[in-house]
Amino acid sequence: MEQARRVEADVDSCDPCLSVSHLSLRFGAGCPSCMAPDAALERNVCPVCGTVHAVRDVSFDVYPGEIVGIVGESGSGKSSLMKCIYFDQDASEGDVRALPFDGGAGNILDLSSQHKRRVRNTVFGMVYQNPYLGLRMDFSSLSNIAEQMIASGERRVDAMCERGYELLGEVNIPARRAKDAPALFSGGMQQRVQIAKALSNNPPILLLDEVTTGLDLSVQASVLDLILRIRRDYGVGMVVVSHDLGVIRMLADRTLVMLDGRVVERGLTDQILEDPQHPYTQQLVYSLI
Ligand SMILES: Nc1ncnc2c1ncn2[C@@H]1O[C@H](COP(=O)(O)OP(=O)(O)OP(=O)(O)O)[C@@H](O)[C@H]1O
Repeated sequence: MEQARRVEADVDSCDPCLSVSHLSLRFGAGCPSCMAPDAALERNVCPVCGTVHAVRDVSFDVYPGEIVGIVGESGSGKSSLMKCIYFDQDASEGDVRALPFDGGAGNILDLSSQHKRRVRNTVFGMVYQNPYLGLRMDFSSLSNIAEQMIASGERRVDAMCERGYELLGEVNIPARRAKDAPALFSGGMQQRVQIAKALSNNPPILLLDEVTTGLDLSVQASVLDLILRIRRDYGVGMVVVSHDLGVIRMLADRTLVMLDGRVVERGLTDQILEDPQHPYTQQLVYSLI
């Protein structure tokens, strides 16, 4: 609750809870030919040295209670961008500020590994496309939530149990299944346990990477509803990555369109859907109709 109150205060101040500036990720050393800002690459690969420019100079802000969507085809760099923000991958360059950590005073990419752990455990909640990355499949669902709470300093077993049941209830996992391991659950239920785990520390910022991909349409709809309810009830800022513009249309207030590592278009989601400017965005929007 304390975190939620802090989020409300942040809305008032109108400062972004997350600011990403000039973030880049390369696989390879780069060369003079591909390091220039307007370098001609073959998609995202340097034709001279073979360096893969997975993320190129990406900047955006997320405000408390806002959902920012990142859409693009497979290989456009969406997951790499999320991995850099969540420290799963070291960015090549960039500056990321998190208001709830230090008032946005410093670049969190420069923190020590100990402080990065703290940011991961108290500022961010992460939900991966692959639940195997976010859950311990053979621990009970309650233990998964407790593990996350322990990581952020909680030690009271009663409090962890109570919070675990509360969160599992919120994501529609019945109490009688709380002690079951996620390995025994359907894909949709596993995603809901991941979301419950990600919420367990009241993170002010949620990162959601292709969370509905591979789910049946009806299950997808229930997860999307859940995400919207979380935004309404907790006021968290979210970054939602998807290759599916339909998902982004349902969720995002503002959208960035990525292609070959770059942001090729950005704006209010409605605006992008009604009047796409970039040929790639036009193709995405027309394929929705
Ligand atoms: N370890 C790596 N070494 C070299 N290239 C990589 C590595 N990891 C990712 N890439 C490349 O970086 C680019 C961006 O990949 P990324 O996974 O971020 O794309 P994406 O938009 O999330 O696509 P998908 O949804 O299919 O994962 C791709 O060209 C990918 O091949």
